[in-house]
Amino acid sequence: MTLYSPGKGHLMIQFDTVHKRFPNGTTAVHDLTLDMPEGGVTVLVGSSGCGKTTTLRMINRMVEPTSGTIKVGGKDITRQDAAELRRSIGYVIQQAGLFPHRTVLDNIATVPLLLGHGRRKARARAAELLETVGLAPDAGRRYPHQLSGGQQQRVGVARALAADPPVLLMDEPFGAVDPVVRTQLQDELLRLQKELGKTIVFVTHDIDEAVRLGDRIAVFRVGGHLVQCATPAELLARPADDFVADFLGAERGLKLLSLKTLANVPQGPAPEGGTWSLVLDAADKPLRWAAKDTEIPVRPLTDNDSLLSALNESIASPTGLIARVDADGVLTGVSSRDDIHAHAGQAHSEARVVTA
Ligand SMILES: Nc1ncnc2c1ncn2[C@@H]1O[C@H](COP(=O)(O)OP(=O)(O)OP(=O)(O)O)[C@@H](O)[C@H]1O
Repeated sequence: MTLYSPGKGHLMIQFDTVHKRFPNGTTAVHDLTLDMPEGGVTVLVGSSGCGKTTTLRMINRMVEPTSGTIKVGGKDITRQDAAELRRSIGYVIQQAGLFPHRTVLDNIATVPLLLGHGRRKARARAAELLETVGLAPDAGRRYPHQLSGGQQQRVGVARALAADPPVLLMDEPFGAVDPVVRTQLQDELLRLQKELGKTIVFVTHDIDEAVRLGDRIAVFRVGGHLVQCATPAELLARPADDFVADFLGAERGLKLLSLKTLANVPQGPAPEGGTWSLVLDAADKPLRWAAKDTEIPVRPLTDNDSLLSALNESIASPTGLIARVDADGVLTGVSSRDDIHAHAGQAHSEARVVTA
């Protein structure tokens, strides 16, 4: 049983017993059967050399399988013209792979130009995409080396989106940037994906990135074996075997809490007359916890914040209470460490039961 129900109900990319053995005898992908639903993000994870990139590259026919069939949108890809197929599939790689001697705008306009759009139209589309990926218009006149690594990745994403392809393949796209920029790029991708609803196949080494971005996560092990494919919550609650459990890491219980929100945790009125009180501003927005001689900052949380953030805040809070606010930052109530704990436990048992 799966928690995932794809947006439009179609299986966009289907692997059926696909095998890839390179001429030197290396088996990169072993009898892979896997569906990647339309409009969802399927993340391929696993240690180095387990066949993730080969799997990805077989989708746009940069690598041909030794046996088995791959269908995109219900059609066997070997029956489609490779160049035409690639135009319907955007491809983003680590370090963006931009043309160094072309301006950013011309880099993004490459595919529209190839598709026969006039120069003006192609550049107008490129300028629009610059904005879509969160870059300032003047970035378009620069050359790739004049941008930061994170900005270059955004250009890479814009270029892949230029022909508005229904499918996007992303191979470690954020692997070469620092953790802060990486989180920003992940946020941007989630925002874009909400708007665009592409079918995305995303390769990463990073399990946190997979949990954050994936609607489904496929875990591979060396030899090109698929070990488990499940929603992040299913995977974290019920890893198929010790290999998957090890890959998810010792904190997989906490990672599961990062997927659950605070919305259903009960809240009550803020305490009055105790050692600590919650100080509000004139608009009822929480400012700090205050005792006789001490003040401690408060980080109020909304219903959309995760149970993990809530647990974290409740541990840091001198009262064990967290301050809850609405979308405008106005206090709605407080929740206790015990309530958060109880919900954390419930989230775990639900994840286990649903997938049983
Ligand atoms: N062209 C090739 N010829 C021979 N072997 C290859 C070729 N391309 C990849 N391989 C081998 O196939 C296996 C899978 O490689 P692949 O690049 O798909 O793994 P990966 O999971 O993407 O690894 P990484 O995370 O390190 O990028 C590896 O053993 C690799 O050395």
